[in-house]
Amino acid sequence: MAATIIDGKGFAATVREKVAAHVARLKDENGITPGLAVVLVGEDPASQVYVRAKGKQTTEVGMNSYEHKLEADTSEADLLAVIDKLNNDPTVHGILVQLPLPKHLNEDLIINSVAPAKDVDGFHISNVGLLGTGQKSMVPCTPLGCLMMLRDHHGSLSGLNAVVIGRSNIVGKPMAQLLLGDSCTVTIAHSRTKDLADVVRRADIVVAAVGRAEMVPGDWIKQGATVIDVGINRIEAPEKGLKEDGSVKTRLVGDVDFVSCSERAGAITPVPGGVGPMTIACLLANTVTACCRANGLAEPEGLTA
Ligand SMILES: Nc1nc(=O)c2c([nH]1)NC[C@@H]1CN(c3ccc(C(=O)N[C@@H](CCC(=O)O)C(=O)O)cc3)C=[N+]21
Repeated sequence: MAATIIDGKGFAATVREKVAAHVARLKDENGITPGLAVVLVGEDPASQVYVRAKGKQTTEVGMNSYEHKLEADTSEADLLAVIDKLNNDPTVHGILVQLPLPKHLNEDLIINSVAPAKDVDGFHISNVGLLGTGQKSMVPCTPLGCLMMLRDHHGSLSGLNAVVIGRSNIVGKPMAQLLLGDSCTVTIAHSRTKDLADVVRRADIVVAAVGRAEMVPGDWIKQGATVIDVGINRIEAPEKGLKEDGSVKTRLVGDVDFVSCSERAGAITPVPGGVGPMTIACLLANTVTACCRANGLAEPEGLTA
């Protein structure tokens, strides 16, 4: 049976509508406009695309967007000074430092210099610890988006076997914490996992977040399982022909082989149009949440973990 396609793009539009409604209320009733600051160091073309998309969607839901573009050779001290300024700016409720950072900058140090209450990425050690202990925190956007789609599809996740492939601080680890919080039995698998195929075959929920194009084949998927594909990999697509400069055209694929996995899965997220759009929608959701907390106001319903 062919899998239900989980429409992340459509879901994200619904999340953005809820965010926009809450932003409108904050303006009307409290005279507050939530603000999101995005800091980009260097000129990585993919990062520039994402930052532009974030800025556009931020203003579309009625929030203020502040972009800080810094030279690739910006010193650590200068970057810390920018973050310190944003930490102390009352019009800024959320701060995102686009990753990866150029190699001369200490990523951990930079992440932990963002005020935890404004850390809409949820990467600060304080938020990581709060999430791990089941306390109120800022939750990383990609795992939060995955959780929202899983809850929507399953209702309750209680007792389900979840296998997260990938152990990054950005996706794998926080995803596992969220699934555990919803009473799944959670396995974190990774490149050294023995018999990965057998581990994945036990899963009712598979979250693939390894960054390797189409590495999960359909025969690893239990009949009827839900597959969440976090991967965004650009691969060559010779069938599309050549670009004007003579190089081969490309296309986006996930970490799972969509065609074979969708033959076995009960539900699956596509790439593009799955997890990616939800990540940005959750960034906007986190910014409203941060704004409400900063002002001692009720948080929006259904937009937090
Ligand atoms: N501090 C930080 N926080 C992030 O959240 C963060 C980051 N750094 N660095 C880069 C990654 C990447 N990321 C994406 C968000 C949306 C799509 C997205 O919407 N993708 C579309 C396709 C876009 C396309 O066509 O290229 C889709 O999947 O449908 C992708 C990738 C957030 N990131």
